[in-house]
Amino acid sequence: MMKLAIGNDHVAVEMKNQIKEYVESKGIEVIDVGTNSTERFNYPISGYKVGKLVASGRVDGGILICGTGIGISLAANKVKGIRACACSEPYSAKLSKQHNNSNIIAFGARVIGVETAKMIVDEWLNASYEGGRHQVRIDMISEIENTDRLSAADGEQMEF
Ligand SMILES: O=C[C@H](O)[C@H](O)[C@H](O)COP(=O)(O)O
Repeated sequence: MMKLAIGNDHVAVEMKNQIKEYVESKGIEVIDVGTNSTERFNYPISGYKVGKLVASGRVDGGILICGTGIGISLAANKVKGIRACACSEPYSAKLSKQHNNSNIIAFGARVIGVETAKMIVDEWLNASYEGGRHQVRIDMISEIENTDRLSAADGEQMEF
């Protein structure tokens, strides 16, 4: 059974519950680490928790929702191995998986409605990473993450 983690801040409680129910209706298990209170909640907490669950392999992917999807994805992207993509429409969500091998999808409860959010989740869940030429670029992103350096095509280290 597929397992996803979901997280949110105070802005996105209602959308989180709607998306959680939608995903569960597809037979996917959802671990909810977000807040259920509309009291101000600092989104890095949810970004970090979902990021760690995904990066450690305890879940197969993650969904993050804040006001814009931006802050919460920025936080998740600080966890090693995370590629969290904030998307406001389904095309980018699909390509984020096919080309960028996104392991977390994020969106904003102040930006899109729940039906668009469901379409984003569907496209992201149904897409597959294509590998091939894209793996070279993912490897480059990982090199920056792991070494704070990036090798040029000729093997030289870039100096910046
Ligand atoms: O990227 C950040 C998110 O959009 C937050 O949901 C937002 O900054 C929260 O704003 P406020 O504290 O004014 O509700």
